[in-house]
Amino acid sequence: MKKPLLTLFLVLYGAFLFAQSFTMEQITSYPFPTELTSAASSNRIAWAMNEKGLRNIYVAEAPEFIPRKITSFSKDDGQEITGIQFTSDGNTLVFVRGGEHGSNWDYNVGINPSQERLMPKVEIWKVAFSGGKAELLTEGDEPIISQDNQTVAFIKNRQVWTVSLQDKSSGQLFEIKGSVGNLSWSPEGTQLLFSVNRSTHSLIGVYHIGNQSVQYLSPSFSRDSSPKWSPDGNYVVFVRRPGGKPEPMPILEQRHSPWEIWVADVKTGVGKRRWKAPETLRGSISTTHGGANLHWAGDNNLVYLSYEDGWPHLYAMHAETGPSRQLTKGDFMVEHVSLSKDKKFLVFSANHGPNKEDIDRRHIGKVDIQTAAMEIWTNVQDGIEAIPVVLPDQKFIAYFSASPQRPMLPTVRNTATNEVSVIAQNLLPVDFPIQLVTPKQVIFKSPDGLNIHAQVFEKEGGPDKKPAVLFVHGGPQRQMLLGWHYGDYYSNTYAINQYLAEQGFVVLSVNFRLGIGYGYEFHKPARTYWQGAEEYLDVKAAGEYLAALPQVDPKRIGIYGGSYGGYLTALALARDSELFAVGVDIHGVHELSSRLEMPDGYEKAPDFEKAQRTAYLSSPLAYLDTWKSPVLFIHGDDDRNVQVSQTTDLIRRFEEKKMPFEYLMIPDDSHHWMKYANLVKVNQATVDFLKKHLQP
Ligand SMILES: CSCC[C@H](NC=O)C(=O)N[C@@H](C)C(=O)O
Repeated sequence: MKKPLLTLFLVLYGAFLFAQSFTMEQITSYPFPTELTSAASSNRIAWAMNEKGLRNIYVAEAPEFIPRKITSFSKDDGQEITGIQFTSDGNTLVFVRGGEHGSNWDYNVGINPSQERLMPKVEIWKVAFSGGKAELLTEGDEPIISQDNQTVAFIKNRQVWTVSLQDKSSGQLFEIKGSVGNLSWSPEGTQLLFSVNRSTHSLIGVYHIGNQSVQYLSPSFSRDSSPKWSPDGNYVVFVRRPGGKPEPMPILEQRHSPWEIWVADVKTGVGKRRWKAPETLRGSISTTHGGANLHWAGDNNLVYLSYEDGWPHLYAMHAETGPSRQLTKGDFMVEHVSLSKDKKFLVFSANHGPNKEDIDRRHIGKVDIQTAAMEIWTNVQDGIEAIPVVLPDQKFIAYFSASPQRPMLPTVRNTATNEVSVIAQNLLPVDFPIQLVTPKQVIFKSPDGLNIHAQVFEKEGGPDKKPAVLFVHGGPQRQMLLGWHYGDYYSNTYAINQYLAEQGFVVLSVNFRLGIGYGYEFHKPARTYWQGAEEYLDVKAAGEYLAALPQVDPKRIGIYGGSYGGYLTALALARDSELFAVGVDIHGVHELSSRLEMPDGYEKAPDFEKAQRTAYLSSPLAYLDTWKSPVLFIHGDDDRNVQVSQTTDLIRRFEEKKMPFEYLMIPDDSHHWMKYANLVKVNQATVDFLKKHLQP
């Protein structure tokens, strides 16, 4: 082909590639799986699938694992499915429909984003594995099925109730003061283990079905939690933390958060301390997924997760005596821990693998409790795998897998043959875009010397100078990855970032300090949030990283984020409008001082006044006079993670200062856009506002 013709072809092909296009709704339309569980006695799995707001239960079974939908909820009504579990014979599933279980408060209160005439309730349902009509059992939450498949114990109005799986008759099992949770039947089914929160302290109790009596295990003035039965049902292991309110300590100093592991004899009710965490900052109880991840494993081993060596790792010790043994080791985090059916090994997610970039991915790991022999499996070169469960035939491990192009889907690995089956790929909409960019790992230094990981999304080609958008995640204990995310909130923001890249933006997603996956000191740094907001250093450094890229127009850099990311978006626009030209603040936090309001006469911490000043200076409210960039505020008014008042009050100040802003109020929806139509509306408003001001 002659040179001019070749040049013309390449220019046209480049323009074609750059012009590839899909809508925000198309990239949002992926099905999202949650609540993966397996039966105890047959190689059956079940999960909840959210298909454009229609949430249903799917099942699959060895050896083919062909997906089958067994419920038929057909409205985008915001009613989530949680708590999926099989009866012990694997023939029936029980599940919860309704509520907002990702909330910080009122998680088991009905939610109504579709404005149904009557407020939807939180309800417990059953459905046959073989399919057929799902049946409502009762109003309630946190169900646990008895081993004889006859009875479901559950929580209603913070108390314990039961319902018959046969005739649906139900009643309150017993009544005690406080808020009850953590239900589990004893191995032989004659006792029900629970925890009860009484605000200043919490207790572990056992209800004896036979004589209808309540027994407390080692009652104290502490906060006891996470109870687990021994396999023989004679003992219970639990976590003990201090109760009550301490003497006011310096607010701006970090300190150890103590915790212990106790074992109680159910016959006598007497407990003994089995282990005390090292009294170091790293020895504090982990706040990563599952906390202590306490399990009673085989050979009378207790297993737990601790941050004590600087990374969230698994440990084991004999239930009665002897030292604890570290099972997983290395500069990586263990997350989403699950015990095998024979209680001899654990499976988990880990940001660890054969490639150095795996620190910004997840892969499935297995560790033998007796020998500590560990292996890490990876699917495909740049794949992401998370949230594993072991099937009864323990060669099958089920989990969720994704890639930079494909969203999360249920997957089963046969560990004997290493055959991997991705399930339900047919549920991806036919017009779901597959030509997505592969995010690139970048690492830059914060002004105080931290290595900050980030992902850059950029489509090849296009003009010499492109606009850019910085995405700031929430949590903040989160980690954005080099592919579709295992969490629904961040799977959605990954979709937004892909759309923005396709529209011609250079997108950077910054993993600022306070995030997980990079060790204890990165996850728990000093002087952050209302104690100094030093995590903002990483956000500003990310903006400056973008501005320094040769292909970025430094005058056209936007920022967006939700929740904690909304807080940092507001802080960026307030403090650095000359760097961030526009922003979208989604259910952000803006006022940080009220947590330090104390009535006169109350004991105050020695650094109380300094802490109050620090909290004010850490909040966007302190910098409204320098907030010049356009902003879009978005908040749902049934938000149960960040009070909607955080946005209504900031908007009131904007109005009184006659500062320009745009807003989108989503009535009756929460922090997680339970109604798909609202999710699409928020996504579209976000990208339209950024495009309007940055002109890609
Ligand atoms: C500390 S402000 C609350 C932020 C909020 N955290 C939990 O509710 C948040 O960021 N929520 C989402 C986005 C998340 O947990 O990732």
